[in-house]
Amino acid sequence: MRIGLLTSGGDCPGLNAVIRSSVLHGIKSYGDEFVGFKGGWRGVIEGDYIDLPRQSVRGLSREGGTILGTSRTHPYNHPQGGPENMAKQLKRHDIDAVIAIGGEGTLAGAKRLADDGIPVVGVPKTIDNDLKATDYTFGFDTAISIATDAMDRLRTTGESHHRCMVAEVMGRHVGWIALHSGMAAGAHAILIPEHRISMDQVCEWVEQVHSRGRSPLVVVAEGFIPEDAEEALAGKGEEEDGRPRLGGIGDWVTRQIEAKTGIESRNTTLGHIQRGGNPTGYDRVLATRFGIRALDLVHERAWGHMAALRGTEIVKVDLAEALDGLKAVPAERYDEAQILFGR
Ligand SMILES: Nc1ncnc2c1ncn2[C@@H]1O[C@H](COP(=O)(O)OP(=O)(O)O)[C@@H](O)[C@H]1O
Ligand SMILES: O=P(O)(O)OC[C@H]1O[C@](O)(COP(=O)(O)O)[C@@H](O)[C@@H]1O
Ligand SMILES: [Mg+2]
Repeated sequence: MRIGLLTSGGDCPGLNAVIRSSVLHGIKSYGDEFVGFKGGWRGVIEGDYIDLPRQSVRGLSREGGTILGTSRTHPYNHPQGGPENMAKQLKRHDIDAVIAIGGEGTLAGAKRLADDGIPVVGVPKTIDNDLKATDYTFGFDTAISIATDAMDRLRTTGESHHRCMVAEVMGRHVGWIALHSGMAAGAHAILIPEHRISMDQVCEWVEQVHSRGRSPLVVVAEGFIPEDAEEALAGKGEEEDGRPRLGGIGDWVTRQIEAKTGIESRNTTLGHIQRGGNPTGYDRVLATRFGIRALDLVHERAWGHMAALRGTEIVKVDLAEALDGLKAVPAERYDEAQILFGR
């Protein structure tokens, strides 16, 4: 078969490892040929792609980013979008199937296209770990390791000055990155989108920690909404599609802590550092296994399905399952973390 790969949505360490393993498995096991669409769905719509021979994926599993580039092009709303044009482009370039690697937005597009007759399978990716149908997505472990390292560093400088240190991490709708990196770094408070909490409570934890001679570390997810606020802080404008650009909650929390407790405080926003650089060993393995399974799905002609992790197995799931709401942090997981907050 001749198969096209694409990466779409926010990038994430491990995308290249998926590309590599699909290509190697296809060439070695089935005699397939590969192309890579450039810039997500845009590449399919415009017939813009590169050939992916075996040597093009050499050494790729350790490289961050995506060699294909990514975009947030909408497969239907683009002027030349829609399944008829895509089917024509695939036919013109003799491409039999598409492997779409993306998050819930990209996979929603893939599902709709599969329902409209486009031969497409999915691979789930997101550093936020918010996709329901899979236990983990690659990129998450790398983000945790980067954030944990950053917080370890914040703690040594914080302790030296006896300051309260705040770290703002990614997590638009869910707090998995905040929960895991905060727990790993021994945070004294973790603030996540799923759990409303008052600044009075946060300040109580901060004061307890400060008064026993430690430097408090507060981890806040970008999508955290304080108890008396209406929505997440989005002080950085909007995306093309009108989606608000989140950010600023770390600064806001820091100013509140300083004003309410008088403890000198500093914010650090980790931002895209969490998404850059080489994937961890765990993410390389997960991404590699997803790529292999996705290629098998193509040969099973399992259009509208994706690879997913369940326990230690890589399984096939319907894209509809992946799109059935986000995987939020359960209340029990937050209660468990909360045992370690404050005093
Ligand atoms: N329901 C949908 N149907 C088709 N395309 C969609 C849908 N939702 C989102 N998209 C497209 O997918 C792109 C990628 O989604 P986004 O949420 O930004 O990234 P991710 O795929 O990482 O979740 C969006 O910018 C949009 O163009
Ligand atoms: O700066 P960008 O690329 O718009 O992305 C910001 C968003 O991407 C993420 O890192 C991951 O989101 P996706 O999984 O939807 O790609 C979010 O945590 C963050 O809100
Ligand atoms: Mg998304």
